Amino acid sequence: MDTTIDLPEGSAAKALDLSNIRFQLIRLEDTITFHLIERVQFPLNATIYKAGGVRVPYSTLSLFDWFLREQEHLHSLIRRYQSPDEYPFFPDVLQKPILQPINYPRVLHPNEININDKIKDLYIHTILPAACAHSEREERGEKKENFGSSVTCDVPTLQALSRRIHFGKYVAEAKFRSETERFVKLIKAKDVKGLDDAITDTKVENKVLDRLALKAKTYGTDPDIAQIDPGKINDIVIPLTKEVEIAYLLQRLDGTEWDEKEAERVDDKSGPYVAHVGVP
Ligand SMILES: O=C(O)C(=O)C[C@]1(C(=O)O)C=C[C@@H](O)C=C1
Repeated sequence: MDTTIDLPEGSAAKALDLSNIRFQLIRLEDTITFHLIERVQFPLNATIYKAGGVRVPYSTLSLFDWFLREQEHLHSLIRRYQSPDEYPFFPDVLQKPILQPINYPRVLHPNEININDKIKDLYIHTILPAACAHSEREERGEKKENFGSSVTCDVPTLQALSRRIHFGKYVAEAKFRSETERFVKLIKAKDVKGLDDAITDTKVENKVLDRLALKAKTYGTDPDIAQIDPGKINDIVIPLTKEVEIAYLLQRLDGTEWDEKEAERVDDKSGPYVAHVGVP
Protein backbone atom coordinates (compact mmCIF):
# COMPACT_ATOMS: atom_id res chain seq x y z
CA MET A 1 0.00 0.00 0.00
CA ASP A 2 1.24 3.49 -0.89
CA THR A 3 1.78 5.38 2.34
CA THR A 4 2.70 8.78 0.93
CA ILE A 5 0.54 11.43 -0.70
CA ASP A 6 1.63 12.73 -4.11
CA LEU A 7 1.21 16.36 -5.15
CA PRO A 8 -0.30 17.18 -8.57
CA GLU A 9 1.97 16.84 -11.59
CA GLY A 10 3.75 20.05 -12.53
CA SER A 11 4.25 21.11 -8.90
CA ALA A 12 8.04 21.11 -9.27
CA ALA A 13 8.00 23.28 -12.40
CA LYS A 14 5.57 25.68 -10.71
CA ALA A 15 7.84 25.91 -7.67
CA LEU A 16 10.63 27.16 -9.94
CA ASP A 17 8.64 29.60 -12.04
CA LEU A 18 10.01 33.03 -11.07
CA SER A 19 6.71 34.85 -11.63
CA ASN A 20 4.95 32.31 -9.42
CA ILE A 21 7.66 32.68 -6.77
CA ARG A 22 7.31 36.47 -6.85
CA PHE A 23 3.54 36.11 -6.47
CA GLN A 24 4.18 34.05 -3.33
CA LEU A 25 6.56 36.73 -2.05
CA ILE A 26 3.82 39.35 -2.48
CA ARG A 27 1.30 37.18 -0.65
CA LEU A 28 3.73 36.72 2.21
CA GLU A 29 4.31 40.48 2.40
CA ASP A 30 0.54 40.86 2.86
CA THR A 31 0.56 38.22 5.58
CA ILE A 32 3.43 39.94 7.39
CA THR A 33 1.75 43.36 7.14
CA PHE A 34 -1.62 42.14 8.40
CA HIS A 35 -0.20 40.17 11.33
CA LEU A 36 1.94 43.16 12.26
CA ILE A 37 -1.15 45.38 12.17
CA GLU A 38 -2.74 43.04 14.70
CA ARG A 39 0.40 43.11 16.84
CA VAL A 40 0.79 46.90 17.07
CA GLN A 41 -2.51 47.36 18.85
CA PHE A 42 -0.60 46.14 21.93
CA PRO A 43 2.40 47.72 23.64
CA LEU A 44 5.92 46.51 22.86
CA ASN A 45 5.99 44.48 26.12
CA ALA A 46 9.78 44.01 25.93
CA THR A 47 9.70 41.81 28.99
CA ILE A 48 8.03 38.91 27.14
CA TYR A 49 11.15 38.47 24.98
CA LYS A 50 13.55 38.26 27.93
CA ALA A 51 14.38 34.92 29.54
CA GLY A 52 12.99 35.17 33.05
CA GLY A 53 11.08 38.38 32.21
CA VAL A 54 7.82 36.54 32.72
CA ARG A 55 8.02 33.45 34.89
CA VAL A 56 7.17 30.35 32.87
CA PRO A 57 6.70 27.22 35.00
CA TYR A 58 9.26 24.44 34.28
CA SER A 59 11.06 26.55 31.64
CA THR A 60 13.94 29.01 31.55
CA LEU A 61 12.82 30.47 28.21
CA SER A 62 11.23 33.84 27.58
CA LEU A 63 7.44 33.74 27.32
CA PHE A 64 7.76 34.35 23.57
CA ASP A 65 10.30 31.56 22.97
CA TRP A 66 8.32 29.18 25.13
CA PHE A 67 5.12 29.83 23.18
CA LEU A 68 6.86 29.57 19.81
CA ARG A 69 8.54 26.31 20.84
CA GLU A 70 5.31 24.79 22.12
CA GLN A 71 3.52 25.79 18.93
CA GLU A 72 6.21 24.23 16.72
CA HIS A 73 5.97 21.05 18.76
CA LEU A 74 2.22 20.92 18.16
CA HIS A 75 2.29 21.98 14.51
CA SER A 76 4.96 19.42 13.65
CA LEU A 77 2.41 16.73 14.49
CA ILE A 78 0.22 17.87 11.61
CA ARG A 79 3.14 17.90 9.13
CA ARG A 80 3.93 21.61 9.11
CA TYR A 81 7.70 21.14 9.06
CA GLN A 82 7.62 18.50 6.37
CA SER A 83 6.73 21.26 3.98
CA PRO A 84 10.01 22.34 2.34
CA ASP A 85 9.22 26.05 2.73
CA GLU A 86 8.67 25.92 6.51
CA TYR A 87 11.69 26.43 8.75
CA PRO A 88 11.53 25.69 12.48
CA PHE A 89 13.02 27.98 15.12
CA PHE A 90 13.32 25.02 17.51
CA PRO A 91 14.17 21.99 15.35
CA ASP A 92 14.83 19.91 18.49
CA VAL A 93 11.11 19.77 19.37
CA LEU A 94 9.79 18.45 16.08
CA GLN A 95 7.72 15.26 16.33
CA LYS A 96 6.81 12.55 13.87
CA PRO A 97 3.55 13.72 12.25
CA ILE A 98 0.33 11.90 12.97
CA LEU A 99 -0.69 12.47 9.31
CA GLN A 100 0.62 10.57 6.28
CA PRO A 101 3.77 12.09 4.74
CA ILE A 102 3.39 14.13 1.55
CA ASN A 103 5.67 13.41 -1.38
CA TYR A 104 6.91 16.94 -2.09
CA PRO A 105 8.53 17.53 -5.49
CA ARG A 106 12.28 17.65 -5.10
CA VAL A 107 13.17 21.12 -6.20
CA LEU A 108 16.12 22.52 -4.27
CA HIS A 109 19.71 21.39 -3.97
CA PRO A 110 20.14 19.77 -0.51
CA ASN A 111 21.14 22.42 2.01
CA GLU A 112 21.00 23.25 5.70
CA ILE A 113 20.48 27.00 5.39
CA ASN A 114 18.28 28.30 8.20
CA ILE A 115 18.77 31.91 9.35
CA ASN A 116 15.83 31.92 11.76
CA ASP A 117 17.92 32.97 14.77
CA LYS A 118 18.97 36.11 12.92
CA ILE A 119 15.40 36.79 11.72
CA LYS A 120 14.04 36.41 15.25
CA ASP A 121 16.70 38.73 16.66
CA LEU A 122 15.92 41.43 14.07
CA TYR A 123 12.18 41.02 14.61
CA ILE A 124 12.47 41.47 18.37
CA HIS A 125 15.12 44.19 18.45
CA THR A 126 14.48 46.21 15.27
CA ILE A 127 11.12 45.56 13.60
CA LEU A 128 8.95 45.39 16.73
CA PRO A 129 10.40 48.41 18.61
CA ALA A 130 9.92 50.50 15.45
CA ALA A 131 6.37 49.23 14.86
CA CYS A 132 5.33 49.62 18.51
CA ALA A 133 7.13 52.93 19.14
CA HIS A 134 3.77 54.64 19.70
CA SER A 135 2.95 52.43 22.66
CA GLU A 136 5.91 53.23 24.90
CA ARG A 137 3.81 55.68 26.88
CA GLU A 138 1.08 53.13 27.27
CA GLU A 139 3.63 50.67 28.54
CA ARG A 140 4.36 52.91 31.51
CA GLY A 141 1.07 51.82 32.95
CA GLU A 142 -1.80 53.39 31.07
CA LYS A 143 -2.70 50.30 29.13
CA LYS A 144 -2.90 46.72 30.33
CA GLU A 145 -0.09 44.41 29.38
CA ASN A 146 -1.64 41.97 26.85
CA PHE A 147 1.31 39.59 27.14
CA GLY A 148 -0.63 36.61 25.78
CA SER A 149 -2.25 38.56 22.95
CA SER A 150 1.13 39.98 21.93
CA VAL A 151 2.83 36.59 21.59
CA THR A 152 -0.17 35.18 19.73
CA CYS A 153 0.34 37.89 17.09
CA ASP A 154 4.13 37.66 17.14
CA VAL A 155 4.35 34.01 16.22
CA PRO A 156 2.51 34.14 12.85
CA THR A 157 4.29 37.42 11.97
CA LEU A 158 7.69 35.87 12.58
CA GLN A 159 6.79 32.66 10.77
CA ALA A 160 5.62 34.60 7.70
CA LEU A 161 8.88 36.59 7.77
CA SER A 162 10.84 33.36 7.93
CA ARG A 163 8.96 31.83 5.00
CA ARG A 164 9.32 34.99 2.90
CA ILE A 165 13.05 35.24 3.53
CA HIS A 166 13.79 31.52 3.02
CA PHE A 167 11.84 31.64 -0.25
CA GLY A 168 15.10 33.19 -1.45
CA LYS A 169 16.25 29.61 -2.05
CA TYR A 170 13.59 29.09 -4.71
CA VAL A 171 14.39 32.46 -6.29
CA ALA A 172 18.07 31.49 -6.37
CA GLU A 173 17.39 28.05 -7.84
CA ALA A 174 15.17 29.57 -10.55
CA LYS A 175 17.87 32.13 -11.42
CA PHE A 176 20.58 29.45 -11.37
CA ARG A 177 18.63 27.36 -13.84
CA SER A 178 17.93 30.24 -16.17
CA GLU A 179 21.58 31.40 -16.31
CA THR A 180 23.47 28.30 -15.28
CA GLU A 181 26.76 29.04 -17.00
CA ARG A 182 27.05 32.53 -15.50
CA PHE A 183 26.24 31.29 -12.00
CA VAL A 184 28.56 28.28 -12.14
CA LYS A 185 31.47 30.63 -12.93
CA LEU A 186 30.61 32.98 -10.05
CA ILE A 187 30.05 30.12 -7.60
CA LYS A 188 33.32 28.42 -8.50
CA ALA A 189 35.14 31.74 -8.02
CA LYS A 190 33.25 32.26 -4.69
CA ASP A 191 32.52 35.73 -6.07
CA VAL A 192 30.01 37.05 -3.51
CA LYS A 193 29.89 40.54 -5.01
CA GLY A 194 29.33 39.07 -8.48
CA LEU A 195 26.55 36.84 -7.13
CA ASP A 196 24.97 39.81 -5.39
CA ASP A 197 24.97 41.76 -8.66
CA ALA A 198 23.61 38.77 -10.58
CA ILE A 199 20.62 38.22 -8.28
CA THR A 200 19.76 41.88 -7.79
CA ASP A 201 16.81 43.26 -9.72
CA THR A 202 16.37 46.89 -8.68
CA LYS A 203 13.14 47.31 -10.65
CA VAL A 204 11.54 44.44 -8.74
CA GLU A 205 12.85 45.79 -5.42
CA ASN A 206 11.32 49.20 -6.16
CA LYS A 207 8.00 47.55 -6.96
CA VAL A 208 8.10 45.74 -3.60
CA LEU A 209 8.71 49.07 -1.84
CA ASP A 210 5.98 50.91 -3.80
CA ARG A 211 3.50 48.17 -3.02
CA LEU A 212 4.19 48.29 0.69
CA ALA A 213 4.10 52.08 0.76
CA LEU A 214 0.68 51.93 -0.92
CA LYS A 215 -0.59 49.43 1.63
CA ALA A 216 0.68 51.56 4.50
CA LYS A 217 -1.03 54.61 2.98
CA THR A 218 -4.27 52.71 2.41
CA TYR A 219 -4.43 51.50 5.99
CA GLY A 220 -2.77 54.62 7.36
CA THR A 221 -6.03 56.20 8.52
CA ASP A 222 -5.74 54.08 11.63
CA PRO A 223 -3.12 55.75 13.87
CA ASP A 224 -1.85 52.36 15.10
CA ILE A 225 -1.21 51.10 11.60
CA ALA A 226 0.34 54.37 10.51
CA GLN A 227 3.25 53.45 12.78
CA ILE A 228 4.36 50.62 10.53
CA ASP A 229 7.09 51.96 8.30
CA PRO A 230 7.28 49.68 5.25
CA GLY A 231 10.71 51.01 4.32
CA LYS A 232 12.05 49.81 7.64
CA ILE A 233 10.62 46.34 7.15
CA ASN A 234 12.08 46.06 3.70
CA ASP A 235 15.48 47.33 4.83
CA ILE A 236 15.55 44.01 6.60
CA VAL A 237 13.47 41.65 4.49
CA ILE A 238 15.06 42.20 1.07
CA PRO A 239 18.70 42.07 2.30
CA LEU A 240 17.96 38.88 4.27
CA THR A 241 16.26 37.31 1.24
CA LYS A 242 19.38 38.12 -0.76
CA GLU A 243 21.57 36.70 2.00
CA VAL A 244 19.67 33.40 1.72
CA GLU A 245 19.93 33.50 -2.08
CA ILE A 246 23.71 33.97 -1.95
CA ALA A 247 24.24 31.35 0.79
CA TYR A 248 22.18 28.90 -1.26
CA LEU A 249 24.10 29.59 -4.47
CA LEU A 250 27.50 29.30 -2.76
CA GLN A 251 26.72 25.68 -1.87
CA ARG A 252 24.75 24.93 -5.06
CA LEU A 253 27.54 22.88 -6.62
CA ASP A 254 28.51 20.97 -3.46
CA GLY A 255 28.41 17.22 -3.86
CA THR A 256 28.40 17.45 -7.65
CA GLU A 257 31.28 17.10 -10.03
CA TRP A 258 30.27 20.02 -12.14
CA ASP A 259 30.99 19.44 -15.80
CA GLU A 260 29.33 20.39 -19.05
CA LYS A 261 27.27 17.24 -19.25
CA GLU A 262 25.78 18.00 -15.88
CA ALA A 263 25.18 21.61 -16.89
CA GLU A 264 22.99 20.27 -19.68
CA ARG A 265 21.05 18.03 -17.35
CA VAL A 266 20.22 20.90 -15.01
CA ASP A 267 17.60 21.97 -17.55
CA ASP A 268 15.81 18.68 -17.12
CA LYS A 269 13.59 19.55 -14.18
CA SER A 270 12.97 15.95 -13.27
CA GLY A 271 16.70 15.13 -13.28
CA PRO A 272 19.13 14.51 -10.46
CA TYR A 273 19.37 18.23 -9.62
CA VAL A 274 15.79 18.27 -8.52
CA ALA A 275 16.75 17.53 -4.97
CA HIS A 276 14.71 17.45 -1.82
CA VAL A 277 15.23 19.86 1.05
CA GLY A 278 13.47 20.20 4.36
CA VAL A 279 12.76 17.85 7.22
CA PRO A 280 12.89 14.31 5.85
O1 LIG B 1 12.38 38.79 -7.11
C1 LIG B 1 13.59 38.58 -7.09
O2 LIG B 1 14.26 38.48 -8.15
C2 LIG B 1 14.32 38.46 -5.83
O3 LIG B 1 15.48 38.14 -5.86
C3 LIG B 1 13.63 38.80 -4.57
C4 LIG B 1 13.96 40.22 -4.11
C5 LIG B 1 13.07 40.50 -2.86
O4 LIG B 1 13.48 40.16 -1.76
O5 LIG B 1 11.94 41.00 -3.06
C6 LIG B 1 15.38 40.27 -3.73
C7 LIG B 1 16.34 40.70 -4.59
C8 LIG B 1 16.03 41.32 -5.90
O6 LIG B 1 16.81 42.46 -6.11
C9 LIG B 1 14.59 41.61 -6.05
C10 LIG B 1 13.65 41.18 -5.19
